[in-house]
Amino acid sequence: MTTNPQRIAFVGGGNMARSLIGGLVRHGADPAALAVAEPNADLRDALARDFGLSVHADNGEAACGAGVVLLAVKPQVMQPVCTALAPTLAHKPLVISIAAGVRIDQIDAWCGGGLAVVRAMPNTPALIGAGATGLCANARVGDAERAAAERILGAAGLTVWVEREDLMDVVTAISGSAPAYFFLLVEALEAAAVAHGLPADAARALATQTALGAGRMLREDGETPARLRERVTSPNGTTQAALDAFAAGGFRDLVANAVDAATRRGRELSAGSGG
Ligand SMILES: NC(=O)C1=CN([C@@H]2O[C@H](COP(=O)(O)OP(=O)(O)OC[C@H]3O[C@@H](n4cnc5c(N)ncnc54)[C@H](OP(=O)(O)O)[C@@H]3O)[C@@H](O)[C@H]2O)C=CC1
Ligand SMILES: O=C(O)[C@@H]1CCC=N1
Repeated sequence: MTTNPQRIAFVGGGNMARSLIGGLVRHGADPAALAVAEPNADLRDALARDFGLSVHADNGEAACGAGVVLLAVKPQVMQPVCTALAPTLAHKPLVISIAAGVRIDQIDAWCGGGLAVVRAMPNTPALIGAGATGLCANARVGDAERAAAERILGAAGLTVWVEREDLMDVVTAISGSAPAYFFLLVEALEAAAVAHGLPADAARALATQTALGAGRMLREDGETPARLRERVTSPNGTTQAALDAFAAGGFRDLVANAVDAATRRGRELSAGSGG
């Protein structure tokens, strides 16, 4: 078996793998250097059709000789997937896991040990190149492997290295899971406006564009979120009335509780996926 350091094999070809593959292809990666293993034939066919990469039903076949193996299966099946792959990983590729909760030492042990492992936590805006990914590495990951991980996840958006792995569960809570919180807020704004009589399409268009505008200001204006909020809030005006209602409902505590719950769930997933 010859190893091709440029070859990237995805194990699991679901939503996140598709987003990351799409990012790589958009950034000029050669589809001939990409492979994916996925049990679902329809997903395999769609990936082959959309990106022109090689698709496999067998994980070992996809990973064989790859310089990078990116694990994109659910945390609950990570242990059996890695254990079955271990013999194929004897050439010690860089292993990248995007699974929530699963620790680097677990991935390394299940994959046979002695591997350079990066734990990454992307999010679904990766699909449109607007993702945010936290990354954490073990000591075997050198500069070249860091650069490779950054190139792969960076093709989907922003990357941030986190040096303490125990912080990856809170990274998951505030970026991996967090698109859902913003979608929920837009859903709730739309429902509230509809209850006041605004047509649903107008409510959705206004709430969606407002979310986009607020997001762009957060990134482009250079001001803190608190200052941006203050600029909207006229003394004794409409915004103040809304913010008072949020405060009375315990908004900040509610958000803190949600982040705690997601962080805890991440820790449970590492226990539930085999130790
Ligand atoms: N969705 C998100 O927002 C994010 C998810 N993640 C992480 O990414 C990982 C994948 O999530 P996501 O893409 O949403 O999930 P999906 O279910 O869309 O993708 C996982 C894929 O893996 C396939 N699969 C199942 N068993 C195996 C196996 N033994 N070998 C190879 N492939 C297999 C599944 O096939 P089948 O459906 O047929 O079982 C499925 O297509 C998870 O670990 C999750 O924690 C990380 C960040 C964000
Ligand atoms: O909900 C989950 O468990 C996955 C990980 C982060 C986003 N989705």
